[in-house]
Amino acid sequence: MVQKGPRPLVLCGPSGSGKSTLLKRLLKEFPDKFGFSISHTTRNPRPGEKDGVHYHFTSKSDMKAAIERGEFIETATFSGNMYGTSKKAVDDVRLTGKICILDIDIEGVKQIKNTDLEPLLVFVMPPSMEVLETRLRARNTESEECLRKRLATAHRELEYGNQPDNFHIVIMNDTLDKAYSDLREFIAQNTQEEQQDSAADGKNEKDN
Ligand SMILES: Nc1ncnc2c1ncn2[C@@H]1O[C@H](COP(=O)(O)OP(=O)(O)OP(=O)(O)O)[C@@H](O)[C@H]1O
Ligand SMILES: Nc1nc2c(ncn2[C@@H]2O[C@H](COP(=O)(O)O)[C@@H](O)[C@H]2O)c(=O)[nH]1
Repeated sequence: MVQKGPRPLVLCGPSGSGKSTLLKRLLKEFPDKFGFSISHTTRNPRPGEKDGVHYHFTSKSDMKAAIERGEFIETATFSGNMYGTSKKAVDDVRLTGKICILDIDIEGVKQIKNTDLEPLLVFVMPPSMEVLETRLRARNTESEECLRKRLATAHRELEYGNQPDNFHIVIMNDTLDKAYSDLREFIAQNTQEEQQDSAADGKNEKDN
C-alpha cells in the first residue's frame, strides 16, 4: 500500500438506505477533495452502471483468484454475490491526495476496522423498514427475490448500526438535504481536527 494519506471515509448501511445518493452528492460538490474507491463485484451491472466507474465487474473465479493473490483489503458475500475493496482501489485514490470514500457492507466494516487505515465510519440509517422497502422498490433495480434478501439482511445491519461505538456517527436519512448536511458537518469537523493535528505535528517537529 502507498503511504498513509487522509483517513478514508466509509459509508455503510442497509441496501437502499441512501449511501450512493449521499456519496454521489459529495463527489459532485467536492470533486477535488474526495475520490471513490471502486469495488469489485460478481453481480451483474444495472442499467447505466459502467465497468471501472461504478464497480469492477468480474467473475467469481477471477475474484477468488485475486483474493488468493492477496489483492483485497476486505471482501464479503452480499445477497449471493461477492464484493471487495482491492488495495489498488484505495491506493489509486490516495495517490491523488483525496479522501477515499468506501461504500461497503458491515462484514467489510468489521474487516477494515482491523487494518491501519483508521477510517471514519458512517452508518446511514433509513427512517424505518417500511420506508426502506418503499425506496428500494421505487429504485426498481432488484428482482423480488433479491429485494427480499436485501430486506432480510437489513434487519441484521440495523442491529449492528444501532450498537454504540460501531460507527463514529449514525446519520438518519429521512430528508435528504438534512442527511447530507449532517454528513458534511461530520466530515468538516473530523477532517479539520486531522488538519490541525498534522499542522501541530509539523510545528512540534520545528520546535524540537
Ligand atoms: N432521503 C431520501 N428521500 C427519498 N428517497 C431517497 C432518499 N435517499 C435516497 N433515496 C432514494 O432511495 C433509493 C436508494 O438509495 P441509494 O441507491 O442511494 O441506496 P444505497 O444505500 O446506495 O443502496 P445499495 O446498497 O443497494 O447500493 C434511491 O432510489 C434514492 O434516490
Ligand atoms: N464489503 C463490501 N461491501 C460492498 C462493497 N461494494 C459494495 N458493497 C456493499 O454491497 C451492498 C450491495 O451493493 P449493490 O451495489 O449491489 O446495491 C451494499 O451494502 C454495499 O455497501 C465492497 O467492496 N465490499
